[in-house]
Amino acid sequence: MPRFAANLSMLYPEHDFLDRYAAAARDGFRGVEFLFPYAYEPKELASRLQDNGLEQVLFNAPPGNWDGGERGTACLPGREQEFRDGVVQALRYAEALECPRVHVMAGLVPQGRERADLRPTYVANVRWAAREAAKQGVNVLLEPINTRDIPGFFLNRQDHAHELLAEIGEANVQVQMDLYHCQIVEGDLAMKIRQYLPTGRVGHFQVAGVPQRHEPDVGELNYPYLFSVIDEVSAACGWQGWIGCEYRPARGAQAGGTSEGLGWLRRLTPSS
Ligand SMILES: O=C(O)[C@@H](O)C(=O)CO
Ligand SMILES: [Mg+2]
Repeated sequence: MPRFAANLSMLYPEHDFLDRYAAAARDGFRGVEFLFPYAYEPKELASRLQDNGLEQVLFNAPPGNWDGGERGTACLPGREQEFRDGVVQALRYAEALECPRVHVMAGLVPQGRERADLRPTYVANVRWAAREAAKQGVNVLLEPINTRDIPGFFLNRQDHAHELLAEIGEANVQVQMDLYHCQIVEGDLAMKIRQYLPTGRVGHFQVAGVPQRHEPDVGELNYPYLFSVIDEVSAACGWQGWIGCEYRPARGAQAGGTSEGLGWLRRLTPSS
């Protein structure tokens, strides 16, 4: 069975952020991920990891003005310096947290611009990020995101991401294959896992139930089957990554709500 990481931005909303590490460890997780660490000092986060025997498997580079609606700067002409400064900051955290993956969000297509016009900026920015990240053995991840959750997002499809990877041409750039987004935009998930996982260009998976982004056993997807496909393909191609549990627990911030909702995981990994 693949290794599962708790996404601390979404799981355990019943706890303060820093207490979510301990909650995840109590539930048997060995890895954690989250969106943005920048409100905290790297040392503080590193000690939470260490105290709870957890690995940091992924986090995001700064996304621009998130509260103002921005969702990344990689595709935005004129924002290159800010993009680079964000990558440098992210790599400083990656070093402190010993995290091997950083996701750089693509950004929204500005009003009146064509997606194709933004491609050169995106490719040049991600190439720059990849070369910086390679100096410390970090992989840069690109995530296609559905346009219902983030209307106007630059990168929506797996084939677009893999095409961009080829153009960027850096070995340490990979796709963050979020099966929740992929189902909403494209479907045909098992075949897409079989198509892309053996290429070595999938760096990370994320999961959530569709359509409400609750637990994986709530909604239209048959995750036990999809995990068995990931297992089968991984065994053949040697993939050893993580699956991020990036969902909003159906019980929201109710005490114990996240843990109670982990029955799907306990059924898959009875020893955890
Ligand atoms: O799928 C998501 O929403 C996240 O993985 C992310 O990084 C951007 O919000
Ligand atoms: Mg995701």
